[in-house]
Amino acid sequence: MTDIWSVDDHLADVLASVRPLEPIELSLPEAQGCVLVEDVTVPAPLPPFDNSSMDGYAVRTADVDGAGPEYPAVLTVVGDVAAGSAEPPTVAPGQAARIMTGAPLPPGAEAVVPVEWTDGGAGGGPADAMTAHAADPSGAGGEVRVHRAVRAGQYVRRRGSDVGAGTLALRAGTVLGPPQLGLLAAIGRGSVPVRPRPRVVVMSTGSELVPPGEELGPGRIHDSNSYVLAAAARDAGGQVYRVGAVADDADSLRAAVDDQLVRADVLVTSGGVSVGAYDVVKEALGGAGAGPGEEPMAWGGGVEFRRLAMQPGKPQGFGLVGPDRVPLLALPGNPVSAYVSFELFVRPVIRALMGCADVNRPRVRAVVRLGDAGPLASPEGKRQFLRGAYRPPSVPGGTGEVRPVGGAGSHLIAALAQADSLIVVPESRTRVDDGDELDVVPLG
Ligand SMILES: Nc1nc2c(c(=O)[nH]1)N[C@H]1C(S)=C(S)[C@@H](COP(=O)(O)OP(=O)(O)OC[C@H]3O[C@@H](n4cnc5c(N)ncnc54)[C@H](O)[C@@H]3O)O[C@H]1N2
Ligand code: MOO
Repeated sequence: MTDIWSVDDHLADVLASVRPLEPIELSLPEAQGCVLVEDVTVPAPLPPFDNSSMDGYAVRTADVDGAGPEYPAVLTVVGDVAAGSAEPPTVAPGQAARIMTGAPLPPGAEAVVPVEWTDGGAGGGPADAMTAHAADPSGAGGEVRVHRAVRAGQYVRRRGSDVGAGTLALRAGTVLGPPQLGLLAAIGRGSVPVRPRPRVVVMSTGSELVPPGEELGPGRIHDSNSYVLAAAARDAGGQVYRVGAVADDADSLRAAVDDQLVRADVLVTSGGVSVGAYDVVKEALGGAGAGPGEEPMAWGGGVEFRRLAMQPGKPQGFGLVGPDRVPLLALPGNPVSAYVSFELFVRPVIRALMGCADVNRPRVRAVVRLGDAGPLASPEGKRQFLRGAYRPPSVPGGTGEVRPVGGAGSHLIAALAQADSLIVVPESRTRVDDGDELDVVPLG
């Protein structure tokens, strides 16, 4: 295959064979980050009953009308209403009940006076706080002096004032973040139908690779790609299984892929996709490595290896493997190439499996700042992805700025760790000058 694919055509081709995963019912903690597949309506009003927004005294407003520091209203305290109280005492004329934040407003009461507007029952000046229940387990009694009047409904959170019964709480398609999970819990939903997190198997290849934490021998390097890709996949919403480095041997690689298929919704490999004599991903998965009498594509459609008009990330493999036709993306081994390829192709696949409406990261326009460096060269006919440090606009609606970090080399791991964005240099550009405006992809 000598055709050169554009970035957009390759992405479109990959996404064309990815379908969202079947929905399942998941408990709220498990559903975090997942996409809801059904509208959820509120079954009962929230709050479910009128309750106090302050620690204080539940009163009848007529009893505290005209009250002031000089002439406090003196009320008989009939008891405590704690949060969770099932049978609060009735407040009759001339009476008050000591009430806690979130406790139901007792029958007869119309408003709450914060404890700071009273003597707290101690007979002195304004109280700072209530006497702790532990210090006086019998609860409140005696009298309270109220120094200020309250309107009906003051410091009362009305039943249904947050959301009424029958209201749409969350629309199908919502990604369940912390506040959405909080709402579901508040309305009593313990589980929801969502598309599950895709199971992403990440595998690096290369006989030179040694796990971090182990001593390097001559010619060996530490495996960093499987850590970057696993972290990026988790960040994208996947449930990740990181497989350590597999040696440059076609049989070992096929066996490793075969082993992993059972727990994969998508499989990602790094390395071995170029034109070298030891580039075994291509050999093992492309069908070229099948022995005599073997089906070259015994795992399904096989993996097709392509060259893309991009830098970094030129060599890419993609196919559907195994009886379940699991999408497999074979990324180039150079660390920057692997990460950029993940961002451009694997992340959208994970988001598509999750059922997200928009699978691509948002882009912004930014002015390139080169400082003292001269113009940058960009390869003709290739979309280049430079690593950048992005500064958002200082005024709303303005244009941000971006500074390239490190050079174009796809082995520059240290510079990548300083970057927070990708600068997109279009295929038509062969140079970038200071002050040029380009697309930037923030990697948040
Ligand atoms: N004659 C040509 N050589 C190369 C071409 C080409 O067109 N003609 N393309 C180059 C480009 S572009 C890329 S990108 C790489 C892709 O190579 P592979 O995908 O086959 O990757 P490897 O050869 O296995 O490794 C490349 C490089 O990256 C290091 N590496 C690999 N895996 C890891 C890992 N898990 N952690 C850290 N570093 C890793 C590896 O040691 C190599 O240095 O091919 C070019 N060559
Ligand atoms: O295209 Mo390669 O992916 O430069 O490093």
